Amino acid sequence: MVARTRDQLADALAAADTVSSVVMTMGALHDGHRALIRAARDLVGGDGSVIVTIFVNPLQFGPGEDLERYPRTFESDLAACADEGVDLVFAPDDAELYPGGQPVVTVEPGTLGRELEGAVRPGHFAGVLTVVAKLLNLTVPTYAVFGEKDYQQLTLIRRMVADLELPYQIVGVPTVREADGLALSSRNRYLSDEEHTAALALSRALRAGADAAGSGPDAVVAAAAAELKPDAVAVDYLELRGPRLEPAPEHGPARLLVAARVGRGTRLIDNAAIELP
Ligand SMILES: Nc1ncnc2c1ncn2[C@@H]1O[C@H](COP(=O)(O)OP(=O)(O)OP(=O)(O)O)[C@@H](O)[C@H]1O
Ligand SMILES: CC(C)(CO)[C@@H](O)C(=O)[O-]
Ligand code: BAL
Repeated sequence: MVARTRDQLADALAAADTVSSVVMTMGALHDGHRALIRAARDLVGGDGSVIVTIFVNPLQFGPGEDLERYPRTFESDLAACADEGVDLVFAPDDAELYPGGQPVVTVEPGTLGRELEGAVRPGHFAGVLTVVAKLLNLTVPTYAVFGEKDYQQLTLIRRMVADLELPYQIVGVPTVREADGLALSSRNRYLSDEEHTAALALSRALRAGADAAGSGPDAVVAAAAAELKPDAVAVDYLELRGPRLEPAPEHGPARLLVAARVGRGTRLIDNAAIELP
């Protein structure tokens, strides 16, 4: 069942009246999204409802980014949702979700919202958190499932839900990768074969960083940096942080995050858990 308007969504939710989980996407669904949908199903069981939202949110794109070019594959997305047994797809257009145009009140993501991705994409996380808050309040799920591939996004969504007392449980799902290590991403379809090969430097860097964990935090970053050759990728950032993206600890769990531009300007992000002994 597909709801295009908030009224259709409200009717479908009233008819279902059961525990539900939501997976929010911008469409162009791939196996990473399918892993989220399966996790969403596991959380609610066969009698619960899995809702997928498909919406390319203009508020999170900056000037000069790929909003117009972003892949839109609605019919095959619906087929993937049907294949995964999704109960309800909510796919509003811009006017339905932002009836007054640009919203006046938005969610301010704080300091972390201006770091890492936020430093390269000013305003991005205000756009993400605002649409996530709206979609949570429209779909009123028990669970909302997000991918660790967008680790800073997941961290900020957890922060928003805690700080604003939003009554939803946020669940993270590990990154799904190609056999060669590349993290699945809708933007991978921008890559030529040659660029795909160059993009493998990101996951290689993360593995090299993890392998160097025994030698301490500086060694992790140095080992990862050595894999990111400037002739293959243009690095926006490579940083080791704590698990909630606080400054990196000397010991214990940490997260290594990388963002880089590949070829004709395709921006990719990736990250990995690092255990510092
Ligand atoms: N490889 C992946 N493994 C696990 N989750 C993923 C993966 N790729 C995307 N997701 C998750 O799917 C959800 C929707 O993401 P989105 O539709 O932006 O897909 P995407 O592939 O990340 O696209 P983009 O190329 O825009 O980054 C997010 O929670 C995101 O973290
Ligand atoms: C969470 C999200 C669907 C909000 O537009 C988007 O940022 C994404 O696809 O990760
Ligand atoms: N996957 C995060 C959405 C974005 O890049 O805008």
